[in-house]
Amino acid sequence: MLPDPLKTLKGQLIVSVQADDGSPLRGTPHIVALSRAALLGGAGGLRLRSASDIAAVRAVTGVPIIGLTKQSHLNTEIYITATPDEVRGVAAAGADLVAFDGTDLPRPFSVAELVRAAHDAGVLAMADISTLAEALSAYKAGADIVGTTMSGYTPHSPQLPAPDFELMAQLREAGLPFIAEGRLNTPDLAALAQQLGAWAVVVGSAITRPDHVTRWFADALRAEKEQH
Ligand SMILES: CC(=O)N[C@H](C=O)[C@@H](O)[C@H](O)[C@H](O)COP(=O)(O)O
Repeated sequence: MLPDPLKTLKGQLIVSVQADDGSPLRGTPHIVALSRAALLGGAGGLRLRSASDIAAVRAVTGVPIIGLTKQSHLNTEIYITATPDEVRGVAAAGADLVAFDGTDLPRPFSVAELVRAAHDAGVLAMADISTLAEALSAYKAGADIVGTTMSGYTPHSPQLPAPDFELMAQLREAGLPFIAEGRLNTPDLAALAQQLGAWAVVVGSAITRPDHVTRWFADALRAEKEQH
């Protein structure tokens, strides 16, 4: 059995509440409102970007929060929580788990260094990976859980329009616990991830990025028009 707060998250829907730069929903009051709406709908956990969003949402809920930062760094493609300082900032803001890039991309700090920073700050370490090999290394480096978050976002992982169910099956086969994340855009897809053994399931865009969801519908209508 994994440690608390992962125990609390078992079988739960975790809603990722993040707004992209340039989105009209980027702003802590919007993130708090979206988080409260997700909680009303039955979310058992939240995944949030930035210390200010985490602190503001922490003030209104006790559910487990997975926190991260997103920012670019010189000489690396890595943008999810890339440094021990960022790990500490997310932990201090009130997150229970810190999510960080756990891929093989060139990186300023090793996965082990980020894990250590999380544990020293008293929070759990979630490695966002894109392959089975990265998951194995992350567990070797001390990560408490891995997420399939980065599949499709590294050059060496399959570039799928759908969730990476193959990776989930591999993780299950290898006996590695995982949180399913990435393009789980319908309730059926989320349920399938759970069936494939996901410890918990993260859904973001389909719930909290109305601009993306609108684009899915608009594109479908345009494609239909072009065919007739
Ligand atoms: C790759 C990357 O940067 N993913 C980010 C990680 O925090 C978020 O932008 C995603 O929304 C999240 O992973 C949930 O995925 P989806 O929005 O597809 O349900």
